[in-house]
Order: sequence, then structure tokens, then C-alpha cells
Amino acid sequence: MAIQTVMVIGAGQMGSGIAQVAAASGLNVLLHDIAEASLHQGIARLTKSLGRSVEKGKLAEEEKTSILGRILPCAHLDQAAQADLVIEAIIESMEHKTTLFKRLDDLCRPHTILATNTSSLPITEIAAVTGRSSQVIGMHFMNPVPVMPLVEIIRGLETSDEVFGHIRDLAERMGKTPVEVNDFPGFVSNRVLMPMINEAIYTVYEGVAAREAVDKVMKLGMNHPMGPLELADFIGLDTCLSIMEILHGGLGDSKYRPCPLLRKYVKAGRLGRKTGRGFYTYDSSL
Ligand SMILES: CC(=O)CC(=O)SCCNC(=O)CCNC(=O)[C@H](O)C(C)(C)COP(=O)(O)OP(=O)(O)OC[C@H]1O[C@@H](n2cnc3c(N)ncnc32)[C@H](O)[C@@H]1OP(=O)(O)O
Ligand SMILES: NC(=O)C1=CN([C@@H]2O[C@H](COP(=O)(O)OP(=O)(O)OC[C@H]3O[C@@H](n4cnc5c(N)ncnc54)[C@H](OP(=O)(O)O)[C@@H]3O)[C@@H](O)[C@H]2O)C=CC1
Repeated sequence: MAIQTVMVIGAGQMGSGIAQVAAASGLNVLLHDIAEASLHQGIARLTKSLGRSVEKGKLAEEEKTSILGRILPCAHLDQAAQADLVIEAIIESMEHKTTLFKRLDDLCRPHTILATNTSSLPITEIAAVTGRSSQVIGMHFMNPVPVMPLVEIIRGLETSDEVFGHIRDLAERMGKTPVEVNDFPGFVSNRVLMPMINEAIYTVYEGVAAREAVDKVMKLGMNHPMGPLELADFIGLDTCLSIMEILHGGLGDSKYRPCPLLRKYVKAGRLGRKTGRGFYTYDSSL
């Protein structure tokens, strides 16, 4: 099966980046979001990202135009019927994702592969709500999608070798390096990364050091490109909290308990860059 048309669902920071790299690799992209404003913001974000590449001389203006021409904003989910592959990038909630996958299973043609960009949720459980569990797979891009080379590919219990092969080849076509991992909470990336971020939040919560000092230690001492609190704001504090809750619930070990300060910020609507405020304050959410 040749994958020609991809629907990306959720036009947030991940979905807009996935739409951009998919269109840049020559695929036709249908971009859908539940909210029209989020869809417009997603298109604005990826247009800005492509514009930056043009300014830096890394992309010709005509290429930018043709990439944008391959991305069709879709107000209706029904257009998933045109897709060979759906990549879901909505909020990190099992309830929202399973509701969506049930609908997609009804709407999509029999050959269509359903992939999820989930950061931590079990692929097997998402697949189980569909009648096509052999065609459901995790395709976990990293943020910012146009820059980061990794795609974690996660097989559910029933994912077929054929579907795995298609997704691995597609990740390579998008210029990414696929790495296969098994279906456990947080996979590899967030099993390792998120407890580090959570522990950094605890050091602020317990008064070990100020947020700037924590970030400086990790940047200058460990050569991390961003400090853990800066990175948490970049990922989104709501997403970080969801991931910690999934690690805590799924692995049942108290070492994964989310820091109360993280919960407090999320409850206050301080979600990081996307809302203009998290551990730090930002001018623009784009
Ligand atoms: C939560 C999960 O489930 C999994 C995850 O994704 S965890 C998060 C993983 N990501 C990280 O850890 C990111 C860590 N941070 C970094 O690597 C870097 O800080 C960064 C790449 C984001 C920015 O790098 P920088 O050197 O500070 O900035 P800058 O020089 O402006 O940008 C470097 C390149 O990235 C691009 N870039 C930066 N931010 C971007 C964005 N949001 N979207 C698209 N491109 C972006 C720039 O255009 C630039 O591209 P070129 O090299 O082609 O010119
Ligand atoms: N942030 C990160 O660094 C990474 C995140 N991920 C994963 O990617 C997914 C998306 O994360 P991210 O892009 O950061 O989140 P965002 O909050 O930036 O974007 C999510 C988007 O999905 C929309 N949405 C919510 N529910 C639905 C629905 N039922 N149908 C269609 N659209 C919907 C939201 O609309 P609205 O805002 O209007 O509610 C929003 O525009 C999550 O599963 C996350 O765990 C994976 C790798 C890295």
C-alpha cells in the first residue's frame, strides 16, 4: 500500500509540526482540529516555521508555497475517509483518544492505518476500541517536530509487521530516524525524560534552588540545550502532568508521583509557552 494522503488530527504544536514535515516529504495532508481557531493557529505556526527556513536560505519561496499547497485545513473529521493514514495529535487523554479512535474506525476506509502521537498512553488500549487493532500503531515525534530527528515507533500487542514496516519507511521518508520500542507507559523517551523534569520541579518546590539556577545547572553542567523547567514549559505543563500521571498509574511506583507544584500550575492555567506563562513568562504562544 502506498501512503499518499495523511490526516493529522490536532493542530497544536505537535500536529502542526507533523503536518509540516509530512507535506515537506511530498504527502498530501489534511489537517483537522476540533476548534477552528486552533486550526488557524496551527496553520499560522507552520507557515511561520517555513518562513524562518526561507529567511535562512534553507528553503526556496516556491518550495514553501508548494508545501503549504499540500496542506488542506479540514473543519470536518469526515474527511478522514480520504486518508491512507491518520496521525492523531490531540491532548494527552485516554478518554479523548479512545472516543476519537472509535469514530475514526467507522469513518476510515479498511486499509487506513491509525497512528497516535501519544507521549505515554498504551497503544494496545487505544487499538482495542477499534475493529482494526493490527493497523493501530504509535508514531511518537519529538518537539519541535521539524528539528528533532527521532520518531519512536511503538507496536501495540496486535500491530502487524506490515503496518510497522509502512510507518518505519514513512518516518524515514519524512527525514526522521525511527527507533522501535515496546508498549510500556512513557515508552523510552518519557520514561527517562519526564522523571528528570519532575525532579527538577521538586527542587524548586522544596527550595533547593531558584528555577533559573536549576536550569543553569543542567545547561552548563550537563550540556542540555534547554534547562528542564524551560523544557517543561516548551512541552506544555498539562502534557508533562498527564505523562507523570500515566507513569505513576501504569507502573505503580511512588517514584513517579507528580510534583504538587506541577499540579498547581496546571490548575492555575499556567501551561507553559502555549498559554504565555508556566515557570517563565512568554510574549507569544506561536
Ligand atoms: C514530551 C514528549 O513526548 C517528547 C518530546 O518531544 S520531549 C522534547 C524533546 N525536545 C527537546 O528536548 C528540545 C530541546 N531543545 C533544543 O534542542 C533546542 O533548544 C531547540 C532545537 C528547540 C532550539 O535550538 P536553539 O539553538 O536554541 O535555537 P535556534 O538556533 O533558534 O534554533 C535551532 C534550529 O531549530 C529551529 N527551531 C527552533 N524552534 C523551532 C520550532 N518551535 N519549530 C520549528 N523549528 C524550530 C530553528 O529554526 C533552527 O533551525 P536551523 O538550524 O535550520 O536554522
Ligand atoms: N508537547 C510535546 O512536547 C509533545 C507532545 N506529544 C503528544 O502530542 C499530543 C498533542 O500534544 P501538543 O501538540 O503538545 O498539544 P496541544 O495542546 O498543543 O494541541 C492539541 C490540539 O488538539 C486539539 N484537540 C483536542 N481535542 C481534540 C479532538 N477531539 N479532535 C481534534 N482536535 C482536538 C486541541 O484543540 P483545543 O486547544 O481547542 O482544545 C489542540 O489544538 C499529545 O498526545 C502529547 O502527549 C508528543 C510529543 C511531544
